[in-house]
Order: sequence, then C-alpha cells, then structure tokens
Amino acid sequence: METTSVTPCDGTLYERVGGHAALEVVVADLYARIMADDELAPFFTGVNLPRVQGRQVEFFAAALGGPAPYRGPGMKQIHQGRGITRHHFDRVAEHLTEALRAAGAHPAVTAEIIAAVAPLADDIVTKAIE
Ligand code: HEM
Repeated sequence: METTSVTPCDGTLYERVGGHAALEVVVADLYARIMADDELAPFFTGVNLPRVQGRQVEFFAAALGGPAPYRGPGMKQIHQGRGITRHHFDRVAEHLTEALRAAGAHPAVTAEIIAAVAPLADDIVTKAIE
C-alpha cells in the first residue's frame, strides 16, 4: 500500500489538511474567490467579512475534527431567508475545492472535505427554484 509522510491517511481531516493555520489560508482564499464571483458577492454586501471569515475557520476546524468547538449560530439560522439556491451552494463548494487545491491539500483530503460539507446544503439552501 502506498503511503506518504506529507499526507498521512490517518488522523482527523483537520490534521490532514494542515490544522488551523492551513484553514485560515484556505478560508481567506475562499472569500477572495467568493467576492470575485458576481453571482455570490451580492450575498455578502454589508457583511463584516473578517468576522465571518473567523467564524468560518472556527466552523471548518470543528467540522473536520479539530480540538475547539464551533460556538456560532447554526447553519439554518445563519442562512435561512437569504434566497440561497442549490446553484449558489455548488459554486461555493467549487470555490472551496479550488482554495483547498491552491493550498496544496491532497486531492483525497479535498474530496473528503467536500463530502463532509455537502449535507449542509439541506440547511443552507432555502430557495428551491432559481
Ligand atoms: C459549505 C457551505 C457553507 C458553510 C459551511 C457556511 C458557513 C458559514 C458560517 C460559519 C458563517 C458565519 C456565521 C456567523 O455569523 O457567525 C456564515 C455566514 C454567512 N454565509 Fe455561509 N456557509 C456556507 C455556504 C454559504 C452560501 C452558499 C452562501 C450564499 C451564497 C452563504 C452566505 C453567507 C452569508 C451572507 C453570511 C453572513 C451572514 C451575516 O453575518 O450577515 N454561505 N456561513
């Protein structure tokens, strides 16, 4: 079986992606990509981005098995009523994939992270028809 010391197959996804520092890089890049996307940027008009990015790092860290809990509001509470469609969710997931790739995450780790966030669509998407 092939093994590598750079991307061990054991440990939490949090560890395998590179811990807190790596997630800060990924989330900063994710928001740069979101704000450069004409279909997504309008959702974040007037939003305190540094604060939301900090929460996002906390959320991902906790969701991927990191040591600290996420203390913010739930996904449904945050996103309901914003008119987010499946299409918007998928675009964010694509930007997350690219941000992980750019940060050097192993493709298998990226795939596992995308699989881990996919079920969140049920709470984030509130508008069925575009
Ligand atoms: C993987 C999917 C997603 C996750 C894990 C996620 C997670 C989060 C988190 C943790 C926050 C910060 C909560 C807080 O205020 O403390 C947040 C805020 C926000 N999210 Fe998401 N989100 C996702 C997808 C989306 C999508 C698809 C959209 C819209 C296209 C979106 C729009 C927003 C907006 C506008 C805010 C700011 C709310 C505010 O503070 O006014 N999110 N999200």
